[in-house]
Amino acid sequence: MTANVDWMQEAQNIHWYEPPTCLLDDSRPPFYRWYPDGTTNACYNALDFHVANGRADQAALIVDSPVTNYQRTYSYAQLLDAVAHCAGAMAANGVGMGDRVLIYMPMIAEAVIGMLACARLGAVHSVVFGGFASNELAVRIDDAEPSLILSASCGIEPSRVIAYKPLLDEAIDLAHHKPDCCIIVQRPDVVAEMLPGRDIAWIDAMADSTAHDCVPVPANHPLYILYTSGTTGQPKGVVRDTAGGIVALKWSMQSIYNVAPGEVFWAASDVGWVVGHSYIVYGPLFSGNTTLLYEGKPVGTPDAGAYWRVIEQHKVSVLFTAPTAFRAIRKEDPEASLMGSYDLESLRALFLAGERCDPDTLHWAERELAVPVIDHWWQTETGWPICANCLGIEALPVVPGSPARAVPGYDVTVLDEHGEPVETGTIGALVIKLPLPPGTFTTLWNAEERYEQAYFSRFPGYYETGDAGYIDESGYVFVMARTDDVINVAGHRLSTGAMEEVLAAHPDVAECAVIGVQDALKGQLPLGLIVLSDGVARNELDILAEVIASVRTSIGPVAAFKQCYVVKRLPKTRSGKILRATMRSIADGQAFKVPATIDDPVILDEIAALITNR
Ligand SMILES: CCC(=O)SCCNC(=O)CCNC(=O)[C@H](O)C(C)(C)COP(=O)(O)OP(=O)(O)OC[C@H]1O[C@@H](n2cnc3c(N)ncnc32)[C@H](O)[C@@H]1OP(=O)(O)O
Repeated sequence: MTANVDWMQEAQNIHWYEPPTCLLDDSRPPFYRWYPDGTTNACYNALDFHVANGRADQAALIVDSPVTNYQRTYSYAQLLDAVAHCAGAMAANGVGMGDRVLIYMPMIAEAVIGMLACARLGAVHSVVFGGFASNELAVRIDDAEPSLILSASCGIEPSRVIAYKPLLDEAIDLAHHKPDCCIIVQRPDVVAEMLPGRDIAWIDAMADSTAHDCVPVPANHPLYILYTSGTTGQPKGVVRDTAGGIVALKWSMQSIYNVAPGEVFWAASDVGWVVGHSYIVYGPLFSGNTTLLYEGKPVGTPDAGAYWRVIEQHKVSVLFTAPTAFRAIRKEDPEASLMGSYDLESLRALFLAGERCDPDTLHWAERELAVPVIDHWWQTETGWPICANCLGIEALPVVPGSPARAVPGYDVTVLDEHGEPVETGTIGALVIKLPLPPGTFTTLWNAEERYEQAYFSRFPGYYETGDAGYIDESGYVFVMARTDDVINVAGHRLSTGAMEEVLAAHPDVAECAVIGVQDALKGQLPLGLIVLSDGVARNELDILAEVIASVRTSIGPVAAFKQCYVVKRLPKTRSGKILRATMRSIADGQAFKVPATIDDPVILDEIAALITNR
């Protein structure tokens, strides 16, 4: 049992057109509906509400782009104006309530403006991370069926400029569904070719647009679809509803992150991830904070002092990032010598999430920053933290390796494989008793059955997180590993199943497996093993280069798929199941038991000879 929140009371802190009279419709589990009879609008709560309540001149959004040497601050009034005109332009191009708008953009202001403009119209945005390639984009286009796509001519990585428009054009060619219109931001670095009749330059679309008002939407109207990796190549379209998200995110800004309205909150992530949705865009704006959109990296833009420069310059109160960013900084500047050149007095806390936080990184950050460093745990599906040290309620002792206790509203427990609660300290499946709190996912887009089957069927009455772990006698939760084939590479959740599908499609590959192996910088990296078809006499190195290139072009550079080996055969049980967990232990140099059901134990020696000390 865990502490709870009076969610009806919290609902009074947001703007409603029609306040709800009912807190929760639980008539069709697991399809719970919070505030079912209320009417609201997320954009109103993010912008108009604050302009109407004295924050018109306060900074809402700071854009800081070291890769283009560009900075701009939008006040709440300026951001509202830009969003209202963008909504007007979208409406003029046929977008209305319930229509989907896909956003494939780098970290530029127009990404945030586009998301909020969708919310203003009651259109449903689906942001796709820029590090995904055309094929992944095409899968999402076919699932969400957007009438409009917002994109840009290019994204800028420290080492190269990535032309986005050819990737978008290829994705639209690959997809069965075709959008009616694409609005493209032309960035100075690359001028995109436009398709007459379909593509419009952002600047032209906005030039003659009229400001559009907020459209009141039912509380459970979908605010967005955000695709996340599952066990297969078909990603899951997590659906977030409107009112629950507003109430929960607003509550979390003060209760978890302990930031007051007016303070600067910086989530150093990407708008394409849930952190970007919840804590670059919506949470800070619902709460009247200043949010920061950073188009840069922790290192290399220009050096490992980049984060300290941003904190000093914009007076950041709370920073949220993934542990991998701190590992990258530490690798480059182990003594944090660059920190001494900056005044970090404004910083009160660092929050880390997106992957397991190793105690070494936590201690390094604590020592160098001298502020509380809070590891917390949540998922795309939940949209906001499941476990955290809620600094706005009561700061608990930090226990390295644990994201602390369940956040009020989440009843987290551990079950064994039969669905029975385990003893304190025993590892099992981490699950959350239903109903999940407001702001968590309400379904999967176009896939109600998959929603029920993937998350609620194994442990009836609970949400299965897909993570395994334990809870200690103080109620601290320890998240240890995934229970499925999802891996976490530099805080990016990726499907090994999707990578296997790409390898298996190569004409010379008979069988394959992809496993996640430990990596000191990125946490995990994918490692592929392929068995060649009988009679293939081509050079193995050529084949390996081809499969590595196909993962990059099919899934994207973000997969970081760079290690692959040709093996004679794969280890399997007698029933034909590939022993991925055993191979993972071998690769990580961990002790493992040879499964009793193994077909031929000698295969493990063959694999070990290849992948240990790689
Ligand atoms: C709590 C709920 C959640 O879990 S939400 C998810 C939270 N996760 C995060 O916020 C992600 C944290 N990680 C990061 O921000 C980055 O990995 C950091 C630490 C900044 C390092 O970035 P980077 O050096 O680019 O490495 P990477 O592994 O991310 O990138 C691998 C290759 O992909 C590329 N890439 C990356 N982003 C883009 C993009 N937007 N558009 C196009 N390409 C992109 C990188 O350039 C890199 O390419 P290459 O292989 O080096 O050529």
